[in-house]
Amino acid sequence: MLVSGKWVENWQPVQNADEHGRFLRQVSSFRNWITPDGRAGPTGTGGFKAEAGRYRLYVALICPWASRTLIARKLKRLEDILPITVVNPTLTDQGWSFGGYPGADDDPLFGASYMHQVYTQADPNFTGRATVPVLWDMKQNVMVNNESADILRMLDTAFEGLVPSDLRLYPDDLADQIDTLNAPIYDKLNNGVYRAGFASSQEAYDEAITGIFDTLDMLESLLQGDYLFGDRLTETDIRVFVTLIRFDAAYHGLFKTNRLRIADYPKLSAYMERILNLPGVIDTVNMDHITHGYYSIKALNPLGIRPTGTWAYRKAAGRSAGGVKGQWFIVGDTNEG
Ligand SMILES: N[C@@H](CCC(=O)N[C@@H](CS)C(=O)NCC(=O)O)C(=O)O
Repeated sequence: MLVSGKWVENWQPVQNADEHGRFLRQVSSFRNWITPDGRAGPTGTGGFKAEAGRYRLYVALICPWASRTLIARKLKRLEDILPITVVNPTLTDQGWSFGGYPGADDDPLFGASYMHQVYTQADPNFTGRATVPVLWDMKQNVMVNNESADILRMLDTAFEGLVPSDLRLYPDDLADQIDTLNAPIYDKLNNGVYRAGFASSQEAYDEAITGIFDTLDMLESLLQGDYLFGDRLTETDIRVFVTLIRFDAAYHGLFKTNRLRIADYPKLSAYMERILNLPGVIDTVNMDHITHGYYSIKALNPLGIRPTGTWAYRKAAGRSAGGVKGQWFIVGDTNEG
């Protein structure tokens, strides 16, 4: 992590724990919002007007938080006006790095080797982990925001004047219900899998596992229509999807979330495939980055060996013979093909 702008090596996520061995996630520190007219958003300062080509999104394809923002960018059809830079899938001793791995990019703005160098461009005295996603303002050369929940929400409305869309991921009439459902999903599922994986006590692991499977059971019974709120896709579905799509391939093995697989939940499996088949979503799901990235987390898997089942899962995410023609589908964790 960075301490007063200097990189401190060999920090591992398991080191961020409370007295019971529970993994603690860092709170994001850049919280400005892009808005249609540049007025300040719910947090931070103003000055970030929606303009085509002005901003850049730094992401990791392994990362569920970054993937939320990537899916919103696709579904809101913002690809042409909001470019992205993809980091390599493995977290090095210096955090996220740029370039070299298939599907990853060099840093086009600073020629940085590591993401922490982008953070010190934003704040030469920054202290904290250099996380993704990062939303960068290429006009003022400052970091706008590094909190995916904010970015997901601002992409829903900020660029409406430039690229109008009928899709509302956070519609007014569902706002309260979305906020209410997001809270346990974040705590017990999205972050719950990390709390299981990075637990440093049996008690913390057991607690995380209970939360994860209680939440999956709850979602399985809640799902009546196509999406969690009936026939309308919302940001809550995106938040759930990014964890579901990584679950059987990575969390089940590496994070020991192995009581059940998503493949064992019929409604959740169908729901995950439904979202995977929305236009553009498949482009945000790179199973190679996901399995390679997670299974190279040294603290959990020192030798970086990838279980075979995850490869079959990766192939299954591609176009193949079964299912509905032209649709993406998940086969589950068979070792075939
Ligand atoms: N609250 C942040 C969390 C982002 C986050 O933790 N990202 C992870 C990757 S999935 C990261 O960049 N970790 C870098 C590190 O641990 O050094 C958000 O949702 O945007």
